[in-house]
Amino acid sequence: MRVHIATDHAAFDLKQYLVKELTALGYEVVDHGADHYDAQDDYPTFVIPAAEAVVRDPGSLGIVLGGSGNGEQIAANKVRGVRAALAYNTVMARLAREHNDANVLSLGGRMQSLEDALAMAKVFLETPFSEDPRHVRRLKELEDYENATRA
Ligand SMILES: O=C(CO)[C@H](O)[C@H](O)COP(=O)(O)O
Repeated sequence: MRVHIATDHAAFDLKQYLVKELTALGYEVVDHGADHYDAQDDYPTFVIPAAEAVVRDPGSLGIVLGGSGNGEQIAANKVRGVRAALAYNTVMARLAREHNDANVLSLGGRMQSLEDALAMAKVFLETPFSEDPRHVRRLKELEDYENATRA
């Protein structure tokens, strides 16, 4: 599976760690930056291209990173077709896939250890959408809203 990953400066070390670990696990990781540490960089620069790449690449998933993950989730969700979920434990990461069919995971690099972030990323990538009709119905309601209100 291809994984599109991006970060700002706040989770630069986490991004480098996840690229290495996920690649070792057999994922094809596409790194959308940042490619070096710059304390003045801005997360939309990197997160939006990664989110767009997920939508262009069916079957892929995305991971976006920042200090908290909040702004990165917001930025990713600006991209039509993206369902980005913020997680702070493995249950949240699992539910993002099972209930929400999230295609982008947002993590805060300042919020947990590298190892705990990897555990969340692995659960997210390994968990399928449940396809339960109630979740399908709710996602359809969101898609209908998006189609009705966006050009
Ligand atoms: O998490 C983030 C956005 O939600 C950013 O990574 C965070 O705001 C960056 O903070 P600073 O510029 O103070 O390093």
